[in-house]
Amino acid sequence: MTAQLIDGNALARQIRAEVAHRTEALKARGIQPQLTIVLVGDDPASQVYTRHKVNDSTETGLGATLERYPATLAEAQLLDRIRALNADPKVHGILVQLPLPGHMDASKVIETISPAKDVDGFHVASAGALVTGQPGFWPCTPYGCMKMLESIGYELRGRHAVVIGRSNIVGKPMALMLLQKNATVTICHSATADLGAMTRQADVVVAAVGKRNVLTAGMVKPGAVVLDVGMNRDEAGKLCGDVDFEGVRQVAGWITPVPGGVGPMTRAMLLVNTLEAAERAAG
Ligand SMILES: NC(=O)C1=CN([C@@H]2O[C@H](COP(=O)(O)OP(=O)(O)OC[C@H]3O[C@@H](n4cnc5c(N)ncnc54)[C@H](OP(=O)(O)O)[C@@H]3O)[C@@H](O)[C@H]2O)C=CC1
Ligand SMILES: Nc1nc(=O)c2c([nH]1)NC[C@@H]1CN(c3ccc(C(=O)N[C@@H](CCC(=O)O)C(=O)O)cc3)C=[N+]21
Repeated sequence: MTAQLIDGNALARQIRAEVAHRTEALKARGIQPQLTIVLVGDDPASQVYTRHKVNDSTETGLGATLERYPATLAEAQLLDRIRALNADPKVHGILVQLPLPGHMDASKVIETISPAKDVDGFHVASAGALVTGQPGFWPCTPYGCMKMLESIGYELRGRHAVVIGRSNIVGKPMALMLLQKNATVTICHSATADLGAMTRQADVVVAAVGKRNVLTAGMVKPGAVVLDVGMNRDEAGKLCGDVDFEGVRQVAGWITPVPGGVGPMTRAMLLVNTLEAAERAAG
């Protein structure tokens, strides 16, 4: 058996087309959805990612501004800038690219963003809304994973989902979204005693660790759905996920590639959240 591929590029393209369509409707009402991305420092990967995000936005008709600051920017100045963006009615979404320079407290920075403009879904109020099932922005990566499951018509109710990783931006919100769809959810992490024993029971596995080959063929139940969030480099410098793709695809029913899987979906869901923020602001 060879797993079917869930094509993140194709699905993201479809979502961007829907965003473009809804953006047209807002523009017809005189509202220009606007995302401001704040990049502090000159981390090369962050520069590439933020450039991608600006291009995605402008291609779908959303306005996007990239604000760049030197790594030496004082935290207080960044907080002041965020407060000004919060108060600016023309700005609907604010994204502060992570990681931030070491002298900054990332959670303090994120908590300064207005929850109404928190299109990353990283604010504690956004997290609380997800926990309690109230309206709020969902973190883009797990949100994109849910869209991928939806795209294959996967019924989560009664299924066992295993999430590997428990970060605030991927693993934990992923588990909550799966739970909300009535899956039985197990969360694994670095202290999990026998990871394979957990994943072998899973109908759905989400790998969000940041280490190559965390999930290998012998750890996967035949026919399972495998979503690979990881972004790593192999010894040749090639982008790869957390999943041993060539091995696992022989066992799984569905699998996402890296690149071209969850990554493009993360970017697409940022556009969805930004549009949503503009729609809510418009009433
Ligand atoms: N595709 C996309 O759009 C995105 C991809 N990413 C990528 O996803 C990956 C995870 O990101 P993020 O959640 O921010 O990472 P973090 O480093 O914050 O979290 C990693 C998690 O993996 C767990 N872990 C570490 N080693 C093991 C192990 N051997 N077995 C089981 N669990 C383990 C950690 O456990 P513990 O809590 O015990 O330390 C932790 O919970 C990274 O590769 C990142 O680059 C991130 C965001 C978006
Ligand atoms: N405030 C904030 N929000 C984020 O969402 C955020 C962040 N900071 N910091 C960094 C991580 C990482 N992340 C990625 C998103 C998409 C791809 C992506 O599109 N990847 C492409 C490949 C891109 C390439 O070629 O390098 C793919 O998988 O096909 C990658 C990584 C968002 N993050």
